[in-house]
Amino acid sequence: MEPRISVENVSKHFVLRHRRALKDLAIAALSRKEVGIDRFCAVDQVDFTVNEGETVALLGYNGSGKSTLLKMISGVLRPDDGRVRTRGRVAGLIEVGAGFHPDLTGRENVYLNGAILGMSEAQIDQAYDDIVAFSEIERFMDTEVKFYSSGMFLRLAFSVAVHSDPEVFLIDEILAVGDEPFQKKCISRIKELRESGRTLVIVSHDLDMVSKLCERGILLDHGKMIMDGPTSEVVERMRAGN
Ligand SMILES: Nc1ncnc2c1ncn2[C@@H]1O[C@H](COP(=O)(O)OP(=O)(O)OP(=O)(O)O)[C@@H](O)[C@H]1O
Repeated sequence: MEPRISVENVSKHFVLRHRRALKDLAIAALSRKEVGIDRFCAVDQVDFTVNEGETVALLGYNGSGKSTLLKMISGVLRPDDGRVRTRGRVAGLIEVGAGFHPDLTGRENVYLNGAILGMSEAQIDQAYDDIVAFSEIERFMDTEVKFYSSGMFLRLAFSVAVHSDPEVFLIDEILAVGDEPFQKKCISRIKELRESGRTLVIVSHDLDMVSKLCERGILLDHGKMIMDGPTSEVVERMRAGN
């Protein structure tokens, strides 16, 4: 069977803009040199596939390219080189508040977010009460989400995402903004998704949590994939600092 996710030789560059003094800019202009522009490679020729039912942790120190890679898998960012393909319904919890419109209420955003995740209006109508119950923020459903705290965003976003019944679930660090009881609830829901054979890719610095949730770990270092193996072994290497 075709993989759920294939990341084929993917690279992403960013341009770093440095602020320079006017004098430096004038000298550079006179000598026709470009200043203040520095291209660097955040993700460097990364190549792997994820099969149905696999649970993968993207690991690495700060700035190693994990979020950039996850954004390319979710389709929020495009690679500069290479190709990313996914198969099936993908739900991504990538950034707090992403996929929500600040001037709409929680209720309206459930419909907006559900539609973005591929649910029909009838499916959202049917799931609405369960979505709200899981989020535990009934009182605030008619409030505009610009007044929500980051934890409230997480509650609603996570709840809509799991009710959209994703085949591929992508989660970036976002659980960290939830309080402990809600985090526990999310983790047990993620475990249920895993038991039902869904594909998961998680970015987190919580190495104990990912060791429990994911069988496979992919380690990034300065944008390069330097290890792909059982999560326990990847975590051990990270903790050993090599
Ligand atoms: N839009 C952007 N413009 C310029 N540089 C960016 C942009 N997004 C990310 N970067 C840079 O790309 C590199 C990789 O960032 P990324 O967020 O993917 O790392 P990460 O491994 O998720 O880090 P962390 O663990 O700190 O969340 C960093 O150096 C970051 O500054």
